[in-house]
Parts: sequence; C-alpha cells; structure tokens
Amino acid sequence: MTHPNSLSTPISLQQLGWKPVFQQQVELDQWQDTPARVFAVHRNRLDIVTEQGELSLPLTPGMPRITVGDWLLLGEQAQDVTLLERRSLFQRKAAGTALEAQLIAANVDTLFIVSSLNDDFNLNRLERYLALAHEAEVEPVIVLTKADLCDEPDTYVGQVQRLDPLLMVIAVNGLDSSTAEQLAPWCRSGNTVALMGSSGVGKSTLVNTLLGGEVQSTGTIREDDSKGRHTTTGRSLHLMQHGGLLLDTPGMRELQLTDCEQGVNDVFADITELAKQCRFGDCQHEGEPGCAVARAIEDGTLSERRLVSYQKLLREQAHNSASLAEKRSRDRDLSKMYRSVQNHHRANKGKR
Ligand SMILES: Nc1nc2c(ncn2[C@@H]2O[C@H](COP(=O)(O)OP(=O)(O)OP(=O)(O)O)[C@@H](O)[C@H]2O)c(=O)[nH]1
Ligand SMILES: [Zn+2]
Repeated sequence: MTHPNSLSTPISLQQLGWKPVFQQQVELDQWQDTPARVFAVHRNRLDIVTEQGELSLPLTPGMPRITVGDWLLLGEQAQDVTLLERRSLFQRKAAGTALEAQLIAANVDTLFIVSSLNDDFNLNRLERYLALAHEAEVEPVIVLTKADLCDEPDTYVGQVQRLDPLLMVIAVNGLDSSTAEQLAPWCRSGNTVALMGSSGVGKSTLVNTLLGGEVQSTGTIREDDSKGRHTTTGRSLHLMQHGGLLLDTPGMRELQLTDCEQGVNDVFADITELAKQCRFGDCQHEGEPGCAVARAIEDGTLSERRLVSYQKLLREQAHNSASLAEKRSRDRDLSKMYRSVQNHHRANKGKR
C-alpha cells in the first residue's frame, strides 16, 4: 500500500457506513485487520478510506471483483484483502451466470429516484426505477424536483403515493438549500445514498445542494489531472453536509432491466396478489375468463396503466436477459469456429 493522503478530518468507521452486518463477518483471526471502504475504482488501483485516512490499493490478479462502496478487510500483507459480503448491489447483469455481471455500486442504503415535476413526470418510468431498487435490495425514495416550477406539486405527490402507500415521496426545489433539510433523514451519518434519474431532472443540482457546495466536497477523493489540478473521478463517494455518503456513478444512469423479474414483481405486488385469484394459474390477464386482474380494473381498484406498465417491464427484462444470453452463445459459437479454422490451418501446415 502506498502514500496515505489525509481526509480533511478524521472519519470513523460508522461515518464510513460500517454496520453490524459487516462486523459479524470479521473472523477471529482477522480482528487486527483494517476495515476499508472503497471510494473509487480505477483500472489498476482502488481509492480506499480507513479510519486512518485515504489509501491507494493496487489491484492485483487473484483479488476478488471489487466495486465502489465495497467493504474490505486489509491484513498484514498487501495482498491479504478480504471482500465482505454486500448488503446491496447494483449490477449490470448478464443473464444466466453472475460471472460476467458488471458491478456498479455496492452497499447503497438509499436510492434517490429523481424525477422532475414538469415534462419528465412519468409513473411508468418511476416503476421501472423502483424495480431496479427492489432488485438491488435498496430502499427507494422518490424525489420530485422542480416543485417551484409546478402549480400543484401535491397532486403529483399523491399520484406517486398511490403506487405504494409506504413509499417515501418528497417534492423539492433542488436549487434551494432547505432541500437538504427535507432529505436529511436519508443523508445522516453512516447512510450511503445513490441517485438515479433521466437526464436533466436535476441530479447534479441535487448533488451540489446535498454536498453543500464546494466547502463540503473536500471529503471527495480527488486525483491530479495532467495539469496538476484536482479533478473528481468518475465513480466516487462524497461526504454530504449531513454526514452521509453520496455515491455518484454515471453507471447508475444507464441501468437496464435485466434479470430483474423479482424486482418487477415486488413493485407490482398488488397485481401479483390479484393474479393468485385468477381462474388459470398461468393467466396473462389479457381477456381470459375469470381474470381477477381484469375485474379489479373494471371496478376501479387497479388502473389499466399499471397493468400495462407491469407487462411492459416484465417483457423488457425478459428481452434484455434473452438477448444477452443469445449474444453470449453467438460469441461462443464464433470462437469455436475460429478455433476450428485455426486447427484446420495448423493441420494443413503440418502436412506441408
Ligand atoms: N427551478 C428549478 N430548476 C432546477 C431544479 N433542479 C434542477 N434545476 C435546473 O434544471 C437543469 C438540469 O439540472 P441538472 O442538475 O443538470 O440535471 P441532471 O439530472 O444532473 O442532468 P444530467 O447531467 O444530464 O443527467 C439545470 O438548469 C438546473 O438548474 C429545481 O428544483 N427547480
Ligand atoms: Zn388474470
């Protein structure tokens, strides 16, 4: 391990997001190991933070696959790195096997699903993000931005609330500093927050407000660019003014629904419950007799929009999962072909 830099202030394990579930994983012979949180992942090294400050850890072959937000135990030897089991994980999954999944972020506690209260507002899209949050096992909070530009924000809040009475829905003006107070319950010390939402809804604005401007972003891991300036890296954790950690990763914005059936079904628990009462076990709710879902739409307890959204998301995740599986098998076939061509070539050479 090389050159510890110093954070502006010392930071405790709790502030870094250390929790009993991680403590429980520390084996007897590891009690002297140093817990470290991964703040950024580079091609051949990690930026990590321990109670002693920031460190750079070279990535070596044989190390487990590590992503931003992960917790590590560092032993005496540099190569002695244990990856602790994650509480939650966002990943870009390839169907079937976990082997090729691209890890996006680990140990996120709360996902701010950001949507603006103007033209971007779209319940179907919120349901899509909710499915991703459920799949990753992260608590979602719906943050509706640009409330200041909207005549009746409460109407929209009500619409979102009807998706799920237990869902947290907050309308904010991202430009106003009081926004940080509204979101404070999820930004407290030790809590790790990530944001997801379409372009232009106000994620960067929210990030700036939550970090309290330049002053607080000193907790950010930075690296020198070629001109000697400090630049923040692509994926990183930042310290928020209320003490929590904010994970800012571009990868979160491009997440597709893949292998997300459980997440989708969780978000539409009302429909999956109704479906149990359909006459046919495999009812597709497309006009079959004895369909409890159709009945609920008729008597107004379920909106047709919601059923259409559910079916669309299930199809989307199935399509993405299948096309990845197809692509992989195509790649396998191609490489098999190349190999056989090569062998053929060699065999022919041998004859000469
Ligand atoms: N009036 C008002 N404007 C806002 C609010 N939040 C964001 N904006 C403005 O909306 C525009 C887009 O905000 P950004 O924060 O850049 O949006 P973003 O989600 O980060 O966009 P990408 O970087 O493309 O993903 C900016 O001009 C902001 O000033 C808000 O709550 N109220
Ligand atoms: Zn049905």
